[in-house]
Amino acid sequence: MSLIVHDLTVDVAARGRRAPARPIVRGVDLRVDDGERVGLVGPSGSGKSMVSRAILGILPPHLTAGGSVLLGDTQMIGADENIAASMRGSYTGAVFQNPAAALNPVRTVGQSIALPLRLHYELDRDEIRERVLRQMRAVELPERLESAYPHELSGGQRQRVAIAAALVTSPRLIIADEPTTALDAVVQRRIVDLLVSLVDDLGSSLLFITHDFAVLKRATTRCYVMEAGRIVEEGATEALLHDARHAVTQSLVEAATALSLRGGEEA
Ligand SMILES: Nc1ncnc2c1ncn2[C@@H]1O[C@H](COP(=O)(O)OP(=O)(O)OP(=O)(O)O)[C@@H](O)[C@H]1O
Repeated sequence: MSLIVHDLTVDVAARGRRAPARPIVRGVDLRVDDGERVGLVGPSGSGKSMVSRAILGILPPHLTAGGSVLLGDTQMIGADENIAASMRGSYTGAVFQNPAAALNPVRTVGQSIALPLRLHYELDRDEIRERVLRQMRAVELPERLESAYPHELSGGQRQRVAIAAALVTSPRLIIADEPTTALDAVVQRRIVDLLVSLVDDLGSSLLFITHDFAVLKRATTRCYVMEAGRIVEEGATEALLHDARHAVTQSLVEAATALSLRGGEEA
């Protein structure tokens, strides 16, 4: 499913005269075509997460979005909450940074993966269990973990559960917001490669948000670079890695190269 973002703004709402409205995201244009894997990269605080939340219609209550976000044919900005929720449930899947926080501690692995199916589809128990087990195999989680709780899992396993839950409804667009930041380098690479192969198997689109160009190189073909709430550069990921024009892009590429050199790996 295509995503077309045009002139997106996010503001902190004014709170009286002493706290006027404060802009966080300004005039963001980006698109992800059907089946395309695109990156959104930028330093900490540049506004990446606010863009992803505005796309999904899940901004914190005191923030407001303007402009246009088209998910397929559906306008998400200003959409009725029922429509936005149904788009989120049926057509998009989201994987966020901290799976320990994203997973409900009192839900088992099986229950967490089953939840989107229970909420958005009318399936019987056996069908749900079959889909859950199939999804666990897809993310390489052993079946015995179906009844485990998040605190019994490693960080990598938790992120596999989060990916399984995000992809169990076969969403047409997956938004991954720093999904591997909390993981060590080897686990990080495995999770990124897994996510990419699952997205490609589904034929879905991916918007991958990160500050790390080494990750973008594995996951995306094209990316947008953000600084201070605006897009400052865009292009093919490989081209940006070798010929970045903007200082922010150059420093993110250098940081990724330095990190990977320290780890003895190619960026
Ligand atoms: N709930 C909030 N209320 C007000 N301002 C916020 C809120 N969340 C984030 N901000 C501000 O919005 C700006 C963009 O934050 P955002 O989280 O989108 O950045 P980011 O690029 O995703 O950073 P990181 O890589 O560290 O996650 C920052 O200046 C931040 O302080």
